[in-house]
Amino acid sequence: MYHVLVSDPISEEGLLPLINHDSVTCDQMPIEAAEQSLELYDALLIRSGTKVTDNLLKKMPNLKIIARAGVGVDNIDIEAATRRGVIVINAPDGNTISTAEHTIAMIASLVRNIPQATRSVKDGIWDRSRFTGMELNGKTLGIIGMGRIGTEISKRAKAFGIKVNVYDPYLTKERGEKLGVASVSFNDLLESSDIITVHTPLTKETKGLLGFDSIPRTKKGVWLINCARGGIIDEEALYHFIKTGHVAGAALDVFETEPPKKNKLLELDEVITTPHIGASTKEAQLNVAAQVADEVLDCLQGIPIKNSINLPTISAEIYDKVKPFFHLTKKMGTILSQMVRTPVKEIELTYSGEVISLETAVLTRNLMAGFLSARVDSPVNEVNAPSIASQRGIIHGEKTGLKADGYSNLIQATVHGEEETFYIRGTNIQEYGERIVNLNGFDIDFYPGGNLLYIQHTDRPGVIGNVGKILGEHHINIATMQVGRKEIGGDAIMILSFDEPLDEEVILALKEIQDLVSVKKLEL
Ligand SMILES: NC(=O)C1=CN([C@@H]2O[C@H](COP(=O)(O)OP(=O)(O)OC[C@H]3O[C@@H](n4cnc5c(N)ncnc54)[C@H](O)[C@@H]3O)[C@@H](O)[C@H]2O)C=CC1
Ligand SMILES: O=C(O)CCC(=O)C(=O)O
Repeated sequence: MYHVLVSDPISEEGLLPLINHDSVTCDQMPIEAAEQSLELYDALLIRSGTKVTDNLLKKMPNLKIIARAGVGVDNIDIEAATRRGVIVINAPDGNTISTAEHTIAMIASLVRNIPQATRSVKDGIWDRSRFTGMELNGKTLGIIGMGRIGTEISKRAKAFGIKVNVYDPYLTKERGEKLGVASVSFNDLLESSDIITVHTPLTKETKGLLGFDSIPRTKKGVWLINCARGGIIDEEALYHFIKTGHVAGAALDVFETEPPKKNKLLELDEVITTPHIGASTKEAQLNVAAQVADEVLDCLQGIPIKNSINLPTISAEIYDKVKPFFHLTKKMGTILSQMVRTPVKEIELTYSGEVISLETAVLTRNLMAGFLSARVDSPVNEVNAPSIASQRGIIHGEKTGLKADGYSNLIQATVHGEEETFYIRGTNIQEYGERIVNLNGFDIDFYPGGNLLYIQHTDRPGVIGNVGKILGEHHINIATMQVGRKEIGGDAIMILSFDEPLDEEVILALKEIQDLVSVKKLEL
């Protein structure tokens, strides 16, 4: 049974696939209320209310995934989650339209004094001259950050007859042209805009982007909007420039501290606010909840994540193609770790056949996780495998170009140790499944699962018979058996599978057989 904690209000309708799933118990309560049982949870679903710190993660050793039902992940310590092997996902586009519409509503409300006028009428004051506004038609809107939300705002702004200038250092010229917006420098945007709205994430680069340095370079009477993250517009500077009359007014959905405490901006008539509700529509909340519910279910069931913050992203189309190799690579890593017991310097993956056109980085991470799991005592998965490998001085790389040996796909993983080099080859054959087809030069063909035994021996008459005899004496039934050799009378290997795990006593008895070089149980 998987335990899921939903610690912020998230649309229950959107979460239904998770709540109703047979293998899931879903608790909906704030983190503080779950304090006594935090170690239970496999998944944590949040909005912006829950702060996921390293300290919280320490109390949740079983956690596999943090799902942010929304876009911004600045309330999550991503570095700590990655180090601890916890996948972080968000719902990148479920609330785009709602946030864009809210921003447009804030702009229109701000320049027409709608909140102030509403209050005045409700207070019994009918004063029409106090609320003379500004027409949007023909004005210039500067959008900082032309991602999903910025793009939707630009489309809606054009319907008002607004000219749109954008500043986004990561926007290509072609994309800007396609979107029909003028891509300008930061300085040009500041100097040319009547209204400036920010739609970037909060990063080191964007913190205080509109502040004491930049606001003086804007037009006198500029209007500023922040429906992205508190801190992108410096609150101290904003207060100052509204007071001096340089900034005509501001619309804020977000604050440096939420809820805002003793914030001087709230005393100003020129500032209109909402309590971080850009994404608060029924539609957006249903979208983001449904998006993360599906991904969390996939993750708990071992299906690769399509949309992660700390893993390579895979499109749905690529995901379906990568899926058959996901378990294969994990098992190849697990087998390798049991075959090579000496210090390892490098793991090299070579992909050939159709698999080379896929997102192989996720497969490499997966193999690394399988390999490292047996060597470290903390959980290793595809999220933290590269960082754990580098902490241990193990480098890893990928290349293509191995001959596929008649298979449609072939993956080889080679471990370069201080004392030895060992390689394994695996493939996935349609309607036949995962197969290991070579172990360090020995052609073989077995399914990497169940209770397996690896025996290396000399190719001599009677060896296989002796193995069968010892197993028979211990009342052990052989389910399948595969042999492989390089030349007649030379080195050879056997892979046997059993219905039950073998006792250590049987392994010791087998080791007594003459001509056996190595006997290893493979645990998968
Ligand atoms: N108020 C609310 O309820 C909501 C707020 N948001 C906030 O809105 C932000 C934007 O969301 P999306 O458009 O979905 O994200 P996005 O990732 O699609 O777009 C962000 C854009 O910012 C640009 N950017 C990054 N650094 C920049 C810089 N230094 N200068 C200029 N541009 C820069 C990126 O190139 C990208 O195009 C989110 O990070 C989130 O914090 C998102 C949803 C709801
Ligand atoms: O309603 C929420 O959870 C906040 C939305 C938000 O800020 C985001 O998605 O980044």
